[in-house]
This record gives sequence, C-alpha cells and structure tokens, in this order.
Amino acid sequence: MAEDKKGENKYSIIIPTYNERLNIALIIYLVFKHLKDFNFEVIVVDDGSPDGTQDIVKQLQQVYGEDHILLRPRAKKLGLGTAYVHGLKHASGNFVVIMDADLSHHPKYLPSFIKKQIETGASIVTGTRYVTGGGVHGWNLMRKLTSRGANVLAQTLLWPGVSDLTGSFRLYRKSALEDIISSVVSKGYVFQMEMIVRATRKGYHIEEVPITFVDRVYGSSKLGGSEIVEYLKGLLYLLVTT
Ligand SMILES: Nc1nc2c(ncn2[C@@H]2O[C@H](COP(=O)(O)OP(=O)(O)O[C@H]3O[C@H](CO)[C@@H](O)[C@H](O)[C@@H]3O)[C@@H](O)[C@H]2O)c(=O)[nH]1
Ligand SMILES: [Mg+2]
Repeated sequence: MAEDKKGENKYSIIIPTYNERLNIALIIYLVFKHLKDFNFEVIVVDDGSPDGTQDIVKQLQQVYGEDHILLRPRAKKLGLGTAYVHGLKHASGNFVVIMDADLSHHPKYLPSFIKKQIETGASIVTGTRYVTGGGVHGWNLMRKLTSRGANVLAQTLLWPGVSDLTGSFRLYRKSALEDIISSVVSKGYVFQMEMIVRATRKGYHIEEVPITFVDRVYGSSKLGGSEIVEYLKGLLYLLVTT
C-alpha cells in the first residue's frame, strides 16, 4: 500500500456540524483510529447547534489535544457549503478532507482516499456510491430515488465524467480546493455538485474510490425541500455558466 507514514503530507479533516451531539465523539474516535499513521488535524465547524455539540467538542479537545481538534464555530446556521469555506480558512494541512459528522461517511475509508491520491497524484479523490463496490444503506425508496435522480439529471445535462456528483466525502489538494472554491457561488448542499463540476471544467485530475454511504442512526438529516429547489436552480446555473 502507498503510504504517508507521518511523512510530509498533513490532512485537515473538516467536519461541519449542526446538532451532532450524539455523533461527534464517535466520528472523531474513528478518525483518530484510522489516521493514526498520518499527520492530521480535525476541524469542526459548528453552526451554533442548540443541542450542545460544541460542549462535547470542547471535552474531546481535552482528551485529544487542541492542536489535533480545532473548533471553529459560527454563531448560527449559515449553510453547509459556507461551513466548508470557513473550515478551509483554518486548515494547516496541504490536503483537506471533507466529511459528514453522522457516520454516513465512515472514517475507515480515509486510508483508501490517501492511497489513491499518492498512487495517482490526483488533486481530488472523491468517494462514490455509484460504482461497483460502492452503495447506499438505510435510505428509504424516496431518498434513494431523489439522490439517483439528482445524479442522473446532472450527468445528462453536464457530462462531468464523475459518477457521484452529490456525494460529499472528498479529499482535495488544498491549493486545488482554494482555487475551485473561489469560483463557487452555492451556499447549501448543491455546493458539492458545483465544486466537482467546476473542478472538471478547470481540468483537475480527479480519481474516485467506492464508498458505502450508511444512513445516520442518531439525529436527523438537515436536507429539506428547499435544498432540492436550490439543487435544481444550481443545476440550471451550471448548465448556463460552465
Ligand atoms: N456547520 C453546518 N453543518 C451542517 C449544516 N447543514 C448540515 N450540516 C452538517 O453536514 C453534514 C451532512 O448533513 P446531513 O443532514 O446529515 O446530510 P444528508 O441528508 O445525510 O446528506 C448527505 O448526503 C448527500 C448526498 O446524498 C450529500 O449531498 C450531503 O452533503 C450529505 O453528505 C452533517 O455533519 C451535518 O451536521 C449547516 O448549515 N452548517
Ligand atoms: Mg447525513
């Protein structure tokens, strides 16, 4: 396996949170477990969660160290896309990973993202549910159809050459992420699709690794009907502007 055992690379793991009190300790434990051979930091971007997520993160900082877990909160819920932008400003690594807090993105995949990047030299490695070896577990039929439909629609209109456009488990070379993010306008969930489409248009080397997305056990999704409308608007915007 290609490895970066405490080598020159540092991975900044950005985890956006909104009401993830019941998930945050486990995801951080698992990140530490699976990245023990690598240089990394975890950056939690919490948007003033009323459930006290930040209190748990502060306790975890006492256990793991404040240099390993950074809490970079914002006063209120400002949207998932802007949470990544905020986290990136505080990242000290030369690579950045973006992942959900609710264990839908299992940290066990992190070494395979890193391995793929080292083997190929890619600027982006994106987790995909829609190739052999990947999948979705635990979603109801409606959510499966929504995700599949969103992907098929975007594939048909935009031809990006990436199999999972709405997934958000990704590793970026930090310089690439900074460059791409500077041209992204979306603020919510559609941010993921805009990021990867703009990356393909800019000619970045993108590789994929299969992941199985497992629906959360604790808490609830923050994806509402308004995000679906925003997705459709974002799709049209990309169609016109890219
Ligand atoms: N800071 C912050 N975090 C947020 C916000 N909205 C959501 N989050 C956090 O973002 C992560 C994903 O939110 P979920 O609500 O769990 O999303 P989901 O419905 O499971 O959707 C997932 O799958 C989609 C693809 O099918 C993805 O498009 C989406 O990004 C996410 O990975 C979680 O860690 C959640 O706490 C926000 O406004 N601010
Ligand atoms: Mg989720």
